[in-house]
Amino acid sequence: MRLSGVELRLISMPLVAPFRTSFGIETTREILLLRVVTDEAEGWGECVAMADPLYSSEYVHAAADVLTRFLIPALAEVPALDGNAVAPALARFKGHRMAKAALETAVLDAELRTQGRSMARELGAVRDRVPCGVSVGIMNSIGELLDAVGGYLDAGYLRIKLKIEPGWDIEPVRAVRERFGDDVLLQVDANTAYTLADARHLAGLDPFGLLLIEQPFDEEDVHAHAELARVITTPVCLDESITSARAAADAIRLGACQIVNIKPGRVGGYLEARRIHDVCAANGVPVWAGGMLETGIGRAANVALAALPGFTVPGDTSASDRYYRTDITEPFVLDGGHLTVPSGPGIGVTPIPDELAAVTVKVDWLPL
Ligand SMILES: CC(=O)N[C@@H](Cc1ccc2ccccc2c1)C(=O)O
Ligand SMILES: [Mg+2]
Repeated sequence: MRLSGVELRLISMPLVAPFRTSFGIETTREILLLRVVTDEAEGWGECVAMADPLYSSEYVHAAADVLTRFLIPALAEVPALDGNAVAPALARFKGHRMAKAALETAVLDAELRTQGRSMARELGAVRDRVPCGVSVGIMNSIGELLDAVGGYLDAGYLRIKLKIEPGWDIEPVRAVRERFGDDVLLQVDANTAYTLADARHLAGLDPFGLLLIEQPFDEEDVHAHAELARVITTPVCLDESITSARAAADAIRLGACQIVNIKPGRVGGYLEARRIHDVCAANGVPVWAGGMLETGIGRAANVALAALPGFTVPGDTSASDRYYRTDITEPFVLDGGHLTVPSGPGIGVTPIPDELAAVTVKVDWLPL
């Protein structure tokens, strides 16, 4: 394919409810979308970076800048552009994995649409629907939390994940167990809010039979997670720390994680995400698909990834209405706790022009 240009589109999506984590509270999701135009087809990619560098060092306007000044121009020089050619062409630029992931996904989407192949087929999906969990934010009271959890269980979600932070951890877990019983699949995500000094406190979660505790410590403190895994019985899962297949192999070898949350944006794209899946599968480490409050564009590709064989625990691929009243694509609707894997060419969805226009803040066209 030959690249004729890339559209960078900034959209602003109001959340159905504020979403609070240990690193802050979100009421609106600012998202950068890429539309790659080639001589054969167009492709879409969603950058999962937040507006502020709170989850990781990336943020929306930095992604737009690095794409505009470095990453997109680097693709103009690629003679035979396809999904596999993107990461090598961008490798000389350090970091910016979420920006790189959005660009690679858009090129891969265009290539697959040209070939009439689905992302699921390309990645090696073995299922046509995936079991879905839901991520529940930190709430103002235990009562409010229990109402939210009850609503999600009524909606059919097969797994509940609670955001935790110091001061909001054991009590909410205990309350959910007491109200909804021991059979509900339940896990927690600390988004790096604790340190090894909290290990004994975190062992207080062990009696509640959690599936996992996700990323309790700093992204770079892999050893501390291995230490923690030796003193608690709850399996340790990593998210922010797993930035590549190599990082996954190192963390597994160090005993720092028994489960991995895979997010294509965090690791530079769906092709690296598949490599992480393969490394984990080779080591008997279950994986699940994390979420970054994606629109249907990112959600479609995440659901395809979640259909790979090693994704054996429900992920955060929730329905569109978990976050948005109106999605910019046909909404993903929970059916018996599952989402259907898109089967059309490429990511299998495209934005609905009127919905996209309604949330668009800024559009830039970068000709090549
Ligand atoms: C679904 C879920 O819990 N996602 C991330 C955290 C997260 C939380 C809030 C966010 C707000 C805006 C953009 C990305 C965000 C990601 C996680 O697993 O750690
Ligand atoms: Mg997480």
